[in-house]
Parts: sequence; structure tokens; C-alpha cells
Amino acid sequence: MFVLEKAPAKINLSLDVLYKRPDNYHEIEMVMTTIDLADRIELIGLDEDRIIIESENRFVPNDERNLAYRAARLLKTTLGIKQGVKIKIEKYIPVAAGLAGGSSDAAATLRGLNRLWSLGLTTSQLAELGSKIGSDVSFCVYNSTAVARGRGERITELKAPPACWVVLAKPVMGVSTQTVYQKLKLENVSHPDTTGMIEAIKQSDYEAMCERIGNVLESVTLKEYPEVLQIKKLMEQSGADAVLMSGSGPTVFSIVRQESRAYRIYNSLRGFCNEVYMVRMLGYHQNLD
Ligand SMILES: C[C@](O)(CO)[C@H](O)COP(=O)(O)OP(=O)(O)OC[C@H]1O[C@@H](n2ccc(N)nc2=O)[C@H](O)[C@@H]1O
Ligand SMILES: Nc1ncnc2c1ncn2[C@@H]1O[C@H](COP(=O)(O)OP(=O)(O)OP(=O)(O)O)[C@@H](O)[C@H]1O
Repeated sequence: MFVLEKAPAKINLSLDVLYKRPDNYHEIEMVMTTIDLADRIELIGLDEDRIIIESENRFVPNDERNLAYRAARLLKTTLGIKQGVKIKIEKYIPVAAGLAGGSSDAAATLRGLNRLWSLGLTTSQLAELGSKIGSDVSFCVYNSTAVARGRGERITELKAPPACWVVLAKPVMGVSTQTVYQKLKLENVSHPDTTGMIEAIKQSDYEAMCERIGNVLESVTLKEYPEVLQIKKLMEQSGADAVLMSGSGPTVFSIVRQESRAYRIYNSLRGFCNEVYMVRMLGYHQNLD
């Protein structure tokens, strides 16, 4: 028996940090959506009681450090499951990019094992389990558009954003999420209008969505890494409707309505950056231009 699951990347349309909590996490409020850039997860049932990770990507650990491994182990220990699983990860999402690749693999593993082992868990039960693996995993379990609060685990789903193209560029270095949060100085940041962003999505108001885009973590990463700032400026000059860094970075994305303009940005970035992608926000397959 085997099942296949798609594990899409996320982007943050807005990311606000409200305060630092006593547990050393930050209380956040962010609007996220999934994009059509996805890893492919294959789960193959094993009779023996073990978890095997297979991945060709040299940046992805194939032991218990892998978030997909942790997801399988968590389900097994929580529910006392004695069967094993081989988890094959075909990696397409860049690693340590601010696109929640590992979290999405963990979430896809939770969804897929729920099917493979006929566990009958609800999405909210899977999301609650996912929060024990990482702050972004709950959102990734829902696999849609949502507001995330708390440390990222309190999810309220939203309708899909207005149709558009997303061009992403990832500079070569990876960024440590923990270090970015540690270096954040909240007194110096301008906070995004989260309520306005939620309203723009509810109204399917593309212009308002573009105006309300914002990420307080840019104040750290753009300062520490001039390459990221340079990509952001290039995208702005190339005629994007909105440009933002995703998560703690270093990936920067442009939002554009017209396919022809998305291609222009994609082509102009390819000269500067090895990893450039042009995708749609998920859920839109027609009437884009
Ligand atoms: C930057 C984002 O990706 C935005 O979606 C998330 O906030 C981070 O999600 P994540 O990578 O799943 O985060 P975790 O693996 O839970 O935490 C990594 C580290 O980031 C910091 N962290 C994370 C989430 C949060 N709300 N406050 C934090 O301060 C903590 O130092 C933590 O040790
Ligand atoms: N399945 C996985 N895919 C990618 N990286 C993984 C995976 N499991 C564990 N990791 C480890 O997690 C680290 C961060 O990887 P990931 O691609 O999830 O970062 P990210 O996109 O910046 O995450 P986030 O946006 O949630 O902060 C990697 O350096 C890698 O060692």
C-alpha cells in the first residue's frame, strides 16, 4: 500500500510580530497562502516497525532530524501504531528559504499517514499534532490560505486570494529563522495592517491586498544580507505590483496580475539569481490574464 501527497510551499502575505513571549517564542499574526511550487511525498507502508527517509537532496537530512520523520514518529507514538513507513521525498522547494519546505513535508506526511493507516483524524487534530513539530506545520496541514496567530499554530482559514502570479527568487545563502527572531528589535519596525489584509482577501480586492503586504522580519534580514535587499529592489524596478520577503527569508517574491509582466520579472531576475520560479497562487487555473 502507498499514498502520494503534494507538499506545497507557503508565502507570507503579511507577517507581524506583536511581542516576545516568556517561552522565548514570539506572538505573531500573519496571513499565509500556498503556491504551486511543491515537494512530492510518497508514503509506502512497511510491516516492520521502522521509519525510513529517502531523499536525493543533499541538504535534506535522512534521519530523525527530518521533519517528515518526526511527523511519522509523532503519529506512531501518540496512537501506538506498530507499522512502519518508507517516506520518499522528491524535493522541489528550496531548502532554508523561508518557504516552509520542511514544515510542508511534515504536514503532508501527517495527512498521508492519516489515509495510509486509516486513522480518521480531522484536519484540526492533525494541525494540533503538527504544532508539536514546528510553528508553521499547523498552517501547512490546512494547505490553504489562512491567518495564523499565537506562535503560528492558531489557524483561521480564509478564502483564496485574488488570482495572480508569483515570481520567487532565492539567493544562495540560507537564513536561520531562530537568529532572525533573536535579532528583531520591535521598537524600530512598522507593522503591517493585518486586519486590512484579511479584509482585502475577503473582498477579493487585488489592489488592496498588494497595498497591505508587509513583513516585520524584513527589518532584520534585509539589513544583514544586502543580496536580499538587492533582489527586492530589482523586483520593484521590474514592475511588480507588490514585492515582499517570505518568512524569515531569504526568498523574495513578486506578485503580478499579468502573465507577460511575470515573465519579464522572471527573466530579469535569472541573470542575478540561480533559483527563480514563476508559479500561481494555488487554486487558480484559468482566467488569469
Ligand atoms: C518565520 C515563519 O516561517 C513565518 O511563517 C515562522 O514564524 C517560523 O516557523 P518555523 O520555522 O516552523 O519555526 P519553529 O521551527 O517553530 O521555530 C524556529 C525558531 O524560530 C523562533 N520563533 C518561531 C516562531 C515564533 N512564533 N516565534 C519565534 O521566536 C524560535 O526561536 C524558534 O526556536
Ligand atoms: N523535509 C525537509 N526538507 C527540508 N529541510 C528539512 C527537512 N527536514 C528537516 N530539514 C532541515 O530544516 C532546515 C530548514 O529547512 P526548511 O526548508 O524547512 O526551511 P524554511 O523554508 O526556512 O522554513 P520556515 O519557512 O518554516 O522557517 C534545513 O536546513 C534542513 O536541515
